[in-house]
Amino acid sequence: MLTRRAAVDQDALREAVGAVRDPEIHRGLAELGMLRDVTTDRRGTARIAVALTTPSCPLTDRLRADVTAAASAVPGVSGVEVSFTTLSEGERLALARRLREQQPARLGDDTRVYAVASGKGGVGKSSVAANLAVALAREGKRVGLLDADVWGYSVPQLFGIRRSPVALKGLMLPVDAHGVRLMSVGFLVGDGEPVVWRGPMLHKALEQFLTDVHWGELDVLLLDLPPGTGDVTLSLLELLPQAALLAVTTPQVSAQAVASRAGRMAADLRMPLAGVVENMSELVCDGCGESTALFGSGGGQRLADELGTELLARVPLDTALRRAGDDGVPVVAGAPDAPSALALTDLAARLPVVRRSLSGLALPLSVVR
Ligand SMILES: Nc1ncnc2c1ncn2[C@@H]1O[C@H](COP(=O)(O)OP(=O)(O)OP(=O)(O)O)[C@@H](O)[C@H]1O
Repeated sequence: MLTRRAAVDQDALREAVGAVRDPEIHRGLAELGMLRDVTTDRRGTARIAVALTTPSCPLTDRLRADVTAAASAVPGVSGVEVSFTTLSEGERLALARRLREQQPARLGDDTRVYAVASGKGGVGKSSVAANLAVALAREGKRVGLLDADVWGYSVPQLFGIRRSPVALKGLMLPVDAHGVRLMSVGFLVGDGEPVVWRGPMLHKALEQFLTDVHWGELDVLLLDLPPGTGDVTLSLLELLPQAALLAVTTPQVSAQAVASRAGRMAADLRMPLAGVVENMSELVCDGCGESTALFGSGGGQRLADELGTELLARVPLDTALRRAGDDGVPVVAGAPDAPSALALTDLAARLPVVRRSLSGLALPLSVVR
């Protein structure tokens, strides 16, 4: 006996598919004007046309999967065919204009900003920043990571990203990986190409990373600063005065002593301190479980005491973290049970909300008699 197939409610189908979010703009396809024809034939096959921001959109597969899942959930739909076109130049221009208008006037008003800093290179600052970002995203937060380590950028490698961000008429869309919105100088220069920016050019570039990147609404923005207390750090802190310092050190006395300079810079700039992370705390033997204090011990606690802040985490030396960095999958996502991943996940849970103290700052107020 033939059963009559229920007709698909076209409005419900359009609504379901229109609500699918563009993975990098974080808004619905209908709202973005990216949804084209939506039809269904008598067999219940839905045909959906989506206009992409660029013909070489790197997220076509993800969009196809998300649109297919949304359409399949509508009663009566028995199959889904997704096709792609591209927005016209006029539509791209209008979309870029609309996104700029919707962008918060200044990034950071509702966003917690943490500057991840270290005194010297190689202590694992970028690894901490990348994994903290992923751990916060896994808590459900909207997280951005700006790789401001202009000369020694490592975010593209740590996240395994080998492509440029999508540009929409002068507006760049952050690259989305493991739920984190990423931007790095490394996305914009060729493999192995040195970055030779200095002074004002550098300041301008950092400013553009904040104003010409569609970060969207963020709960947390992490800045991976270059090691030390140079120009980039000062420029960024000028652009984002509400940033709180998260200092990364190893337990070694020399690393701790250098890191304390970054802490003193923060104090001079009246920057709030979020706390200290001690990385490479100890090496735990995979076979026997015995711990070795390869880089000495106590540096993190000493630095926290000196700066008058808290030691938030001690991340062990862990081959899983090193391997994850080499493979381009942050350890918190790729091996969440590894000792380093557990410490970094715990750090995300303990990260304090800090506000800049207004005492001593000039406020735009006038006395009224
Ligand atoms: N806890 C850890 N266990 C094992 N390896 C680690 C750990 N932390 C960092 N590493 C490794 O140490 C190296 C340096 O780490 P990373 O690039 O994060 O340091 P950094 O402080 O950001 O350096 P730079 O400022 O010079 O860019 C990387 O190869 C990384 O995989």
